[in-house]
Amino acid sequence: MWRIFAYDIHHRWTSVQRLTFHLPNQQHVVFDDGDITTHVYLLNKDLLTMFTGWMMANRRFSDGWSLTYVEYPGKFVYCSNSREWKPRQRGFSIGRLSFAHPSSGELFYMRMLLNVQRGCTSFRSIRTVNGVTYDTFQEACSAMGFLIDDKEYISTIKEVAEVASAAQLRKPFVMLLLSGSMGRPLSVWEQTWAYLSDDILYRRRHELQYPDLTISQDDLQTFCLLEIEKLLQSNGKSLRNYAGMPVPNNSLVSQFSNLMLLRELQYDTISLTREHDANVLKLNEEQRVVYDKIIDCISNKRHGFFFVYGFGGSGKTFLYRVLSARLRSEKRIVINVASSGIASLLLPGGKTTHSMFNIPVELTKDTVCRIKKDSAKAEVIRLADLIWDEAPMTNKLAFKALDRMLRDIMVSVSDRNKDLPFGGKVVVLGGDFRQVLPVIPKGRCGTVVNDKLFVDIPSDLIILVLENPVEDIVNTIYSNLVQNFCDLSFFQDRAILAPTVDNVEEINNYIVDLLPGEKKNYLSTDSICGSDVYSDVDVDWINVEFLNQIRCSGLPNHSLKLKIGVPIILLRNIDLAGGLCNGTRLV
Ligand SMILES: Nc1ncnc2c1ncn2[C@@H]1O[C@H](COP(=O)(O)OP(=O)(O)OP(=O)(O)O)[C@@H](O)[C@H]1O
Repeated sequence: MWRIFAYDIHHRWTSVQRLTFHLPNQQHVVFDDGDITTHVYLLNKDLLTMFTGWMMANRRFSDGWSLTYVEYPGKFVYCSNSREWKPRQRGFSIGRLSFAHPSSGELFYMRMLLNVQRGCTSFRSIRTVNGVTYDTFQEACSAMGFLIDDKEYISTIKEVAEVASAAQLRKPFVMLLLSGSMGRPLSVWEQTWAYLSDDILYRRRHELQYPDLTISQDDLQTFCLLEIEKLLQSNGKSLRNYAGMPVPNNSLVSQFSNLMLLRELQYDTISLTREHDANVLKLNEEQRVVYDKIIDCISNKRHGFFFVYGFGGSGKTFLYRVLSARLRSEKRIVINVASSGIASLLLPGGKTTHSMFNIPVELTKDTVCRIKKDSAKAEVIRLADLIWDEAPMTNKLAFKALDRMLRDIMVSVSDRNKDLPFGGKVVVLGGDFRQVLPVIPKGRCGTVVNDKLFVDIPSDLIILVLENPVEDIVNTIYSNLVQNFCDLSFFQDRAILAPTVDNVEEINNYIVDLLPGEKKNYLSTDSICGSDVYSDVDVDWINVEFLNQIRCSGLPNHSLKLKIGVPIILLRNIDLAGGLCNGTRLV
């Protein structure tokens, strides 16, 4: 029988007797199948029992040995009462594997393997490829040939090392970790650590005023890993999240573990006081009422839950800025979050709700935020008050998950907090419900489009087309483009919105041709994931050329033609702490 372990409140792996009672959703579990202990991260307990049941069934019925997990429901039925799979008597059913993001680590790799491995009877057997059992799912994927070659990353780091400092090099290395781009991060680290740590000895000599200082290779690696850990932690991750990556020794990490707290307390109080004193006088009557109520609540240590509702441009963000400046100038901690990355950049020290509170993307009514009670983040949250902008954009289940987490964390401050909304914290939600489009359930074109709602655009807002519409719109919006494009604020203040990707491309090409300088063509490297070729879908037509032709919103074209000075927009959250998120505009 399985022995099941769960993370207990002291963050030790403890054996648990009954799965049902001890595994809330979104929990780490460890299975010990007699030989090798496997850490698995599963989405919820129903999926978990169904999944382990599949392996148990493979021990009983040989009929399923030729089937992958997804194919299993075709020939077997899962009985939720007895929690076991039985041979199917009639009918047919299609299986589906839940999505796993590359950043979920071992879960992601296990999911890849489940597309091809058949008749598995244990986690060990999922990790076994051609008779060799690998320690991690990632290594097994690598043996299967599913992972891309990391040579490109290694040679890029070495090449960039000729012109960039080691501190600059560590940032792209961390971005590669955060985006889950590297097939085998450990191998990239082993081959590039000397470049990534090139500044450490110099810095230590300088800090200690000891020019003859020597540092062993092991210590250099440790110091470098600590720098990487700091960058990861500012994005809510740790080296521990990357299977195989070395983790610097615990006592050293703990020196930095409260980096988040240190950062929150490091604001320049003098300039914030100045900013607050100047702006608080500008608050209008309504803003002032809200400001006074919230400050009163925080100053008197009362709990309070507010919703700041106002239409676009009515000064909500301005109010949050004044509140944040006031509280931070008094060395209080304010967590500023927004539902989207780009909205979070408008708030001082803003983060996205998902990254700050580890809210999973897939939400259910039982979802909990994965923050350990004794973690650095929990400590910051315990001391903080919260401002959440663009709240109407967020699923209510995310608020429920946050509410549960805050009650849980705040119990250590006072037992009474477990019965208070958001654990007794002062929480300010804000946003504008009018900025959320109305949803007509199962609406068809006829019910959604109402011709009576068409708006007449005043003639002074319409651009007259003389000959070429693209030329006319570009000349109107970006007048004297060639003279002005080097001025950074020029593109900051204006944008052209277009309804289709074809329009966007037409305008982009026109502008890039217009600007002086050499045009460079950047190509994406698309490839087919090895684990997909085994699926039932006829994949002959899904080849690299097909992928290269895909043009849709949210995905950059295969070929990007750029010149120096051309504005670009980021489509991924790469480094939120550094301001690089979906929607950030760069030149
Ligand atoms: N009391 C004020 N005094 C001076 N300027 C203000 C004041 N309130 C708001 N503003 C300015 O008005 C503009 C719009 O305000 P703000 O961005 O705060 O609105 P908002 O309600 O957050 O809008 P949205 O819902 O679109 O995010 C900003 O330039 C802001 O600086």
